[in-house]
Amino acid sequence: MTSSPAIDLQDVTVAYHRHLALHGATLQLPAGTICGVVGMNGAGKSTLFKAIMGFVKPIRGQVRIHGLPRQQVQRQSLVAYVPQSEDVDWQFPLRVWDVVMMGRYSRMNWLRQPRGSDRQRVRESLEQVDLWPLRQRQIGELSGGQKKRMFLARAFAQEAQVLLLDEPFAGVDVKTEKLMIDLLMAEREKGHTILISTHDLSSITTFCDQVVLVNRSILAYGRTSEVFTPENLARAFEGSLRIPRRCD
Ligand SMILES: Nc1ncnc2c1ncn2[C@@H]1O[C@H](COP(=O)(O)OP(=O)(O)OP(=O)(O)O)[C@@H](O)[C@H]1O
Repeated sequence: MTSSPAIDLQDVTVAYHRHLALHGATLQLPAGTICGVVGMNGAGKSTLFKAIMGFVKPIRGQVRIHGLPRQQVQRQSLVAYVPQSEDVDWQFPLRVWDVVMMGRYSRMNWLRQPRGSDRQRVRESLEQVDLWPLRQRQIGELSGGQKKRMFLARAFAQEAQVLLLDEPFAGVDVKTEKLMIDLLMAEREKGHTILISTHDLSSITTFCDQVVLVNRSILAYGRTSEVFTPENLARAFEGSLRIPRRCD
């Protein structure tokens, strides 16, 4: 990979029809970090992720991943996305195996015929998240925590450089959360970059090296010890948050 920032946003502005969801977002994150994305409901966290994924087209500004523009990032499948559970049609007739295999699509020909190496990588990814025994299950038959782990396995199968996780710990028990955090820390060791949006502020200081505070724009970003302060949190939550006594 290049020496450019893993994630580089310059003045990114996104609107849905006439509604401005994210305004002038500028951000650089180094590779090999875990970064918490924090803000109120509707602050623009998912929109930030969608802009990085190329799911929404900014009306202004640019996004680069490891110095590369959107088309190249998508061609090389550099970014993986773990969506919020509500964004998925769980009745769709897909097995866990099929979803995780989707992480390999960018490496297949147009017929999408998996090779032995694709099947092997899918197996390893399912084993990593402890879902190998459930590989034949229809996706709607999984529990909340199993659904999150399935998408994490898809991201691992994709071998992406950047992982975006939208509320991965919502509705997940403590044991599953710990398993997921351990797996994400292992990804960081490989030099991969992980962005996690979360409402659980107490966990941020335990595993996030960096924090991004969002309130319709990027209010602050950088090292957790410098950015995750009561003053910044008060700005991000417009005073509606009960501030913990110590944040570092
Ligand atoms: N597809 C859409 N069409 C119109 N407006 C949208 C759309 N998606 C999001 N918005 C609006 O854009 C703003 C930012 O939404 P976004 O989902 O990015 O916030 P969020 O910080 O992820 O919120 P939450 O924590 O509730 O998931 C909100 O005002 C939301 O209502």
